[in-house]
Order: sequence, then structure tokens, then C-alpha cells
Amino acid sequence: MTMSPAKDARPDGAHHRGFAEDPDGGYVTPGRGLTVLENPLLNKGTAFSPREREELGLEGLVPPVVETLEEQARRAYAQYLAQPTDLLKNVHLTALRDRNEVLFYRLLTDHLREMLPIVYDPTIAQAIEGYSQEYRRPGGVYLSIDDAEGVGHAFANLGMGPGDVDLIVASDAEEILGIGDWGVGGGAGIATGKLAVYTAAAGIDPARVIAVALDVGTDNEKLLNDPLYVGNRHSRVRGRRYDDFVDAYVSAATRMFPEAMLHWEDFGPSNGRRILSRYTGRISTFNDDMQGTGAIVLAAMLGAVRVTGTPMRDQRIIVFGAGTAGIGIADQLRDAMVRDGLSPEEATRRIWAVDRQGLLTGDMPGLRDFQVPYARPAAEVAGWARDGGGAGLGEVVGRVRPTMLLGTSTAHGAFTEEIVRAMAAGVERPVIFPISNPTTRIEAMPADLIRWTGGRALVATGIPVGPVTYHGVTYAIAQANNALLYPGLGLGVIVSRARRVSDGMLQAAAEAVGGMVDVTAPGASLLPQVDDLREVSATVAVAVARKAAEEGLARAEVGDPVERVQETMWRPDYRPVRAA
Ligand SMILES: NC(=O)c1ccc[n+]([C@@H]2O[C@H](COP(=O)([O-])OP(=O)(O)OC[C@H]3O[C@@H](n4cnc5c(N)ncnc54)[C@H](O)[C@@H]3O)[C@@H](O)[C@H]2O)c1
Ligand SMILES: O=C(O)C[C@H](O)C(=O)O
Ligand SMILES: [Mg+2]
Repeated sequence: MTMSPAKDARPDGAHHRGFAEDPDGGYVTPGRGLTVLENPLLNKGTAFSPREREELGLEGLVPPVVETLEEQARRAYAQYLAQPTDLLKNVHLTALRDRNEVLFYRLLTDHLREMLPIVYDPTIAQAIEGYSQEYRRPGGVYLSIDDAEGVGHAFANLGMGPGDVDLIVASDAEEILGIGDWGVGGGAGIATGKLAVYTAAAGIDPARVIAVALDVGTDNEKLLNDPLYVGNRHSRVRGRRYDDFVDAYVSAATRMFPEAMLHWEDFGPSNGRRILSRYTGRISTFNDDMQGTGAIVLAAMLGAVRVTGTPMRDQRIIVFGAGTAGIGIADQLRDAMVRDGLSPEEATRRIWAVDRQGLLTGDMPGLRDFQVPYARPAAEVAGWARDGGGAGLGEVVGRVRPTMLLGTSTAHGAFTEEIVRAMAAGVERPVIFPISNPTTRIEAMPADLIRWTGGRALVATGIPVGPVTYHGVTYAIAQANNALLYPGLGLGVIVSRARRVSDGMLQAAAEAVGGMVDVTAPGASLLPQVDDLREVSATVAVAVARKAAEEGLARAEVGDPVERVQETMWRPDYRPVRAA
């Protein structure tokens, strides 16, 4: 698709974001008065100094007291605590982010463990479902398939130059978490949510990112029939027009912001992998659900290997839910088995993929192309009990005697007591990772898994879950959520300006996270805790930047990556704002 230069040229060359950056890190703005107060990247509210108030025409527009960021954060936290539900807490924090980004990130950084589940998974699922009802002001860039020619123009309206953008997160919202198609609110909601985590976890500068909702329509009848729905009111466009639209997005984004990494989030199984394969060899791009999830699960698995002593090459793995995430993880576990000495064929044969129709076998009609490598030969399972289609999960567990059971199915409660007990009968330390999100989709809760296995299960989940005490041992539950991985990966890519996101970089990220925990104590978590997210992200970033340099993919001089990562991390502190 070609874009007319006139249409996506910056309308008048002015700073549409309202400011430019000074060499000393301060902001310079042509804006005055309310224009400054209404810009969340510039606004400091009561923290503007007397001099800034004078220069920027703010006298009389804010109360006379001059407060510190810490004082403001205390008030904002008290307001947060006064919100009666998680959803209202989310709405409150979104409104704060829309008013004052530094204050929002200060609060989020200071209360990360408490607020991450509010800003991100699982509460973000409720916020997305209510997006059109709660809508107050726009967040990000909304690209419509009905105006594919307008993509460049929409980006130009941001007024950001070619060197101003580090990262763009885009979603078409076909498969939001495990809750399905949520149209334009899903795209905008998940993209802004992921960006909040990028900044809180890895110090990605919030002034240098863009959230993109790719509105291609929705097949969600509830949205189509909701008079308040703010998206395109037609069914999802597929096929050629969809591909051309995605192409229009990629070409405008890479042409206008050549330094940015393009992150794909929550695409449906028919598009996610296809899109990644199309662009991965050409640009700096990454699919979080496939690659981020694959790497974080691999990190947790490396921890489990250390606990059980069973090497990767001897694992027998059942992947329940063979979609974008499930097969993305399978690919990385398979590659890890290959690195541990198996041939690709041998490694693939150690993975059993089960989906709605049961165990995937080569004779099944309608397999997706990415499932095909994992389909078992039909003859191999000829004597197995079948459940309508293929063998059910219970039968597969009984026959395979897996060492690991992974849940990426969105099927709540699918890991039943019977299945889990059967698995635990065949292996000393069953590795069980029900990582479907949000809470309404998880395959089993950790407390049950630990009880049913007499404390032997090694558990990781996608949602945050508190520790479980059983027979005197307290089990910390690893959160195998890609949030432990993608922020650091993004920071590593930004520091090195990597031209691609390679398998080697993902492996380095997984090993960096896996190497951070001591898993030997009874009940120890397989992954670092969320409280340590900044440290985890910095560690991942260093490993990724180093790998990018080693593989010849870095466009920037990495030098000492530890130092570069620390320097690059944005911190939620006010900067001086001056009048232009
Ligand atoms: N923890 C994490 O970091 C993380 C990352 C990505 C995805 N996820 C979660 O994984 C789940 C799947 O996400 P996805 O992007 O792969 O979606 P997807 O739609 O691509 O895949 C889901 C797969 O599960 C299958 N499935 C549905 N119901 C099933 C059932 N009853 N039994 C067996 N299989 C069934 C579907 O047919 C599909 O193949 C979601 O809940 C998502 O939140 C977690
Ligand atoms: O968003 C998350 O919590 C993880 C993951 O990307 C998902 O789709 O579930
Ligand atoms: Mg996702």
C-alpha cells in the first residue's frame, strides 16, 4: 500500500506533543497555561516551581502551595486506597496517568506488587470489557481498517520525529488474554497496559512510546450491539484487506520511526504467527504471546530442571491449548531440548499437544500449520481411548506420564483433581504451569495443585497468586507472565538498537531470568518475585543487548551494557519545564 507524502507529512512541523527535549533532559514548551496543565507528560500540578509558574503562565491556575512529588504521591495513594473495587482502582489510576504521567509512574513503581494486578493482569481484563462504558479520553493511536490510507497521517498527528520513538505496541484485539475479541477497546487497553509495564518494570521512557489499536472490526456481538461501543461497527475484516492494513501500519511505522521496535500483542491464532513470520527477518519486531511467553516459561522450566534434576532432554511435556502461546512455548522448549543434545525430531516427539479436539494427531482435519509439527502419528495412539475426536487430557496424561503439564487453553478448571493426581502418580516432582489469564480462565489454582500432589508440584501461573502454605511449608508461586520478560527485552533492544529480535536474544533473556533465582529451598519460587521486576528487567536487558552485539545485530555501540542499561532507564522524577 502506498501512502501519499502529502497525507502523512507532519501537518505544520510544530511540536504536537507540546514540547521538545533539552540536551540537559528538561522539557521546552511553546505551550502556556492550561495547555501545559492538560499535557500529562508536562503536567506537575502543585509541584510546578514558582519560576515555572511564572514562565509558563500558571499563576492562579494551580493552588498556591508548592508540593514535592512525594507529597503528591501520598495524596494519590490515599485516593487510590479509597476506591472500593479493583476496577475503580484501575479507572482511578488510568485517570491519573491521563493527568500526570510522572506521578502515575512514581505511584506504580513504589507500589508495584500491589498495583501491577490493577493496572495489568488480571484487572485489565475487566477494564477492557468496560472500555466503551468507561471511556473518557483517548489513549494511543487508533488506526482504522476503513481508512488504511490514513495510517501515516494518524502517526504524523502525534508530531513525533524519526528519532523520537523507541517502541510501538499494537494489538488487533482478536484474542485479548483468554477473554477473546474485545475490538477497539481491547486493542487500546492492552497496548497501553503493556506500555505501563514497560515503563514501570524497565524504565522505558513513556514519552517515547506509542500504543496502537488496529481496529479491523469485531466479531463480538455484545460490542456490535452496544450503542456506546467506540469502535468500527462491523465484523472483523480478514484476508487480503487485513494483510494490506497490517502492511500499511508496518510500513508507516518503520518509515516514520525507524528506531522503534514493533511489539505485537493478543492477535488471534490465524494471524499472530503469520504476521511475525512475515516481518521478523526484516525489522525489529517481536510477538509477546509467542516469544515473550515462550521465554518466560522456559526460564521457569530451567528452574524446575534444577529442582528435579531431570534434564531438558528427558522431559515429557503436555501442552494443553495448542494456540499462539501454547505452540510458541512448545517451540522454545523444543529448542532447549535440542541444545541439550536431542535432534529436532527427538525433541518434537517429547511434546504432546492437546487442544479442543483432544490430542493432536496427523490424521485430524483442520490442524493449523503451526500445530502440524507437533501432531502425533495416528498409528502411535491407535489403542488409546478417544473422546469423540482425539484422546482426552486424562487419557494422554495416563499414557504419556508427563513430567510437565502446561495450560494455555483458557479452559478454567481443566486440570482436575483426577488428572493432577494421575500425573503425580507417575513422576516425583510434577511440573504444572496453568498460565491462562485472567483468573476466570486458569486451568487450576496453585493451592489445589499443591494439595492434590502432597506438596510435590512445581507450580507457575500467569496471574499473580499469593503464597500457599501446606503442611508447614510455604510455597511461593512463580508468576510465569511475559511481564517478567518483555520489558527487559525491549530495553535491551532499545539500548543496542537491535535491527532484529533473534532467537538467540530470546534465549539469552530466558537464561538471564532463570539464573536469578535460588530454587533449592523448599517452596522456593521458580522465578524472581514481582518486587524485583526492575532488577529482573535490567538483567534481561543487559543479556539481550550483549547478545545483539555478539550476533552483529546492534545498530548502536553497546559498550558496557550494564552501564548503558542503567543510563537509559527512565525514572519517575520531574524534569525542569521551560518556556520556548
Ligand atoms: N502467562 C502468560 O504470560 C501468557 C502469555 C500469553 C498467553 N497467555 C494465556 O494463554 C491463553 C491462550 O492464549 P493464546 O494467545 O494462545 O490464545 P489462542 O486462542 O491462540 O490459543 C488458545 C488455544 O486453546 C484452545 N482451547 C480452547 N478451549 C480449549 C479446551 N476446552 N480444551 C483444550 N484446548 C482449548 C484453542 O482451541 C486454542 O488453540 C490465554 O488465557 C492467555 O491469557 C498467558
Ligand atoms: O497479558 C498478560 O497478562 C500475559 C499475556 O500476554 C496474555 O495474553 O495473557
Ligand atoms: Mg498477551
